[in-house]
Amino acid sequence: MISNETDARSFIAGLGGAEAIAKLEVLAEDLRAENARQNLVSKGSLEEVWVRHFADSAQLIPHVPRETRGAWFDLGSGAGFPGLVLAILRPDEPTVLIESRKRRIEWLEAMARKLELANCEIEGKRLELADTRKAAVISARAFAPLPKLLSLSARFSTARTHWVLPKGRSAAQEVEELPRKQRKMFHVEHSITDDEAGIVVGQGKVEA
Ligand SMILES: C[S@@+](CC[C@H](N)C(=O)[O-])C[C@H]1O[C@@H](n2cnc3c(N)ncnc32)[C@H](O)[C@@H]1O
Repeated sequence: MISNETDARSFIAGLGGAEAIAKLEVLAEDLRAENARQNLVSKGSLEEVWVRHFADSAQLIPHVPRETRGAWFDLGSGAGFPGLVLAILRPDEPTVLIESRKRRIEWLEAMARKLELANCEIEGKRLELADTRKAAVISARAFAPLPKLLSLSARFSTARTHWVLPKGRSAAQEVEELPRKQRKMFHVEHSITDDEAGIVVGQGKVEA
């Protein structure tokens, strides 16, 4: 379990090295400043930004096979979690952040520019209006209940698509309540930043 800021930094350093840490320092500072202007994340979570947002996002990476190539779609990225963290930690792979709220889109675009994330594309529109493209990986944190999430994102999936969906305490129950065919695609992994939370992990094409 990662329970403090020091452990969270070490975990991330192991995944992305000094360059990633430096970029995340900038993100942490700017997030604090921007959060005073718009409500991006809960105030309390800023006290533990490395655990609650950075490591919580980064922990998705080991659930995707290392050899996976292609675009990682993050749905409803909000302040950039997990999307911006993934783009920082996987600089050679494309990351597409889909977000519909104007001020959040502006924030994401500004950070992608400032952090020189050439691999990061911000798709500033509702997911329902985004062009259909094939995703190698789909993530979404605090975006929608699982059935809605799957039906909205089904058209981006192929038989090879990996799904990594942080789902908090409801993870097992949300999987249990899926129709049988979808239920068989997914299992739940433990979060390493919150011992009561789960991550819904799976692979395959979801039929709309
Ligand atoms: C609760 S926030 C979570 C943000 C971020 N993933 C996180 O965990 O910190 C959900 C985000 O999804 C965005 N959103 C909601 N419905 C959407 C849709 N249909 N298309 C794109 N973005 C959407 C909201 O604007 C919001 O920023």
